[in-house]
Amino acid sequence: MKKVNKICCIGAGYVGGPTMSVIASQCPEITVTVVDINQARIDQWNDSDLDNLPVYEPGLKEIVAKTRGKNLFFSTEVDKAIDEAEIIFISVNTPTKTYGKGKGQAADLKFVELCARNIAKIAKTDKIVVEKSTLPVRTASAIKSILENTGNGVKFEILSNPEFLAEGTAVEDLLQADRVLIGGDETPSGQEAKDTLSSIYAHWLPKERILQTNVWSSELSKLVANAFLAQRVSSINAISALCERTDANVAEVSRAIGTDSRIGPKFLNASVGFGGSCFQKDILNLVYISRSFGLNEVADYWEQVIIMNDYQKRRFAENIISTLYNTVSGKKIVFLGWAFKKDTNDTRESAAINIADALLEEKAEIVVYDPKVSADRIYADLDYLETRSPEENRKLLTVVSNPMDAVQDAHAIAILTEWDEFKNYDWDIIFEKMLKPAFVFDGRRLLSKEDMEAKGFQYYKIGQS
Ligand SMILES: NC(=O)c1ccc[n+]([C@@H]2O[C@H](COP(=O)([O-])OP(=O)(O)OC[C@H]3O[C@@H](n4cnc5c(N)ncnc54)[C@H](O)[C@@H]3O)[C@@H](O)[C@H]2O)c1
Ligand SMILES: O=c1ccn([C@@H]2O[C@H](COP(=O)(O)OP(=O)(O)O[C@H]3O[C@H](CO)[C@@H](O)[C@H](O)[C@H]3O)[C@@H](O)[C@H]2O)c(=O)[nH]1
Repeated sequence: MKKVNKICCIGAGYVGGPTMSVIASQCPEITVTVVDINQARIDQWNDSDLDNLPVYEPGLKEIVAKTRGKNLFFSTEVDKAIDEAEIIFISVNTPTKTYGKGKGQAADLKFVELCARNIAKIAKTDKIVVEKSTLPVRTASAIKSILENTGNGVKFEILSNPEFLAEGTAVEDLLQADRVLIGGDETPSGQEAKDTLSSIYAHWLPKERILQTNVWSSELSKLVANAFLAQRVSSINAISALCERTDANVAEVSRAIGTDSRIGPKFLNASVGFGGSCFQKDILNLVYISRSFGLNEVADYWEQVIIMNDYQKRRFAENIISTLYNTVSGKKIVFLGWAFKKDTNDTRESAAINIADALLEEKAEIVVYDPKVSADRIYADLDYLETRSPEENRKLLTVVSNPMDAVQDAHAIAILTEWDEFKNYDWDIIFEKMLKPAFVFDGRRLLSKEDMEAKGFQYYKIGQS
């Protein structure tokens, strides 16, 4: 096992930033440098006002405050950081391909490959290269081939160390990880590299939570973990539709099945549909890989998780339209929440985007309030769909910073993110301000049906008739 003095992480995003901040805080003897080609993002990480960090995560700014400038650095000097580090984490984005072979399903590995080529060019001493990004199984061999063909005599060990943190709880997930997974070659030098990386996590995690596997198992396990989690959400969402047609209540069904210790209670909250940058992308990737091996039944099985999620989002939007007397044209609908879950400013694949798009197609007037998401982000999300012109998006949808102003004369409210503050609003005042009948469509099951109906609302809660 080698002694580690310097670590570099390429990619200062939702994973690179929090992960390296936690490593720096737990390993004061190691210098951690996080690099990115995006100057604006690095400037935000270095901003003296910690409320301007590019990633919002509970507990993150406190950790950055303690470590930044001591053993944690954010920089755009990618080559220098690669040169100096003994361990290099690759934590760049791996989005779904939007072009060419595998378009719409396969992972786009161009950013990862660029990193590998850059490391090959710069490195003058032996390095451990760690795949932190989520990558399709067998990517390590591609990285290895790029690195080993440089001819400069440098020895590289490639490890897969996928990240399991969830946004909104990233710091806690990193500090109390259920497990850390490290995959590497089953050779003496591969074992040494795995032990070296394990020794970093062992600063704060018990040894039994640090799992070592071969590199392919590690890469595949990341995709499979997300597929299983998303499958649970789609499963309970499928049942939520059934509950709405019967007198069953999806929360009672979740509790009833979740108390079976073989099933367990987590990830059984019915919702407007899962979002986030990972679930859909990683399942599509699994589907693509399965199909590329001719395993069509396997591919179809996992694809159904996404089909069900799309159905859930569509169902929610269609219910708003049909409940509002089959027309939302010119009607003011307030969105509470735009982020894909609470406690994050991330909106990637958020259900709110598709639901807004469907309602805008029907000429609704949408007013959005989210405590952490900027107007620029919301418009960028909508413009990206290219359903209508950016001008029209700005004409039909407005973003406000005070939810109480938004609800004045509103026809309906749709709750799309489970922010805690929504529970504490004075819903009596909201009722007074709205047009009657005052409709609330709760896509997060945040409020009590009895209370809301007692206040006079026409209240629809996902998974409850
Ligand atoms: N977001 C999550 O919660 C999460 C959790 C686990 C795993 N992952 C995986 O981790 C990876 C990163 O995800 P993220 O959410 O942090 O992405 P992100 O888009 O927030 O950050 C990626 C960063 O990499 C930078 N980058 C791209 N190419 C670069 C290059 N050649 N050199 C330097 N910087 C470069 C980008 O500028 C960007 O800032 C993905 O593979 C994702 O699937 C994400
Ligand atoms: O019972 C549930 C649980 C989650 N969700 C939704 O599912 C999505 C994903 O939630 P969550 O998994 O908590 O957040 P992510 O940050 O997307 O984290 C997932 O994706 C990461 C990226 O790969 C992994 O590292 C994490 O382990 C994995 O939980 C969100 O829209 C949630 O609202 C539900 O609707 N019901």
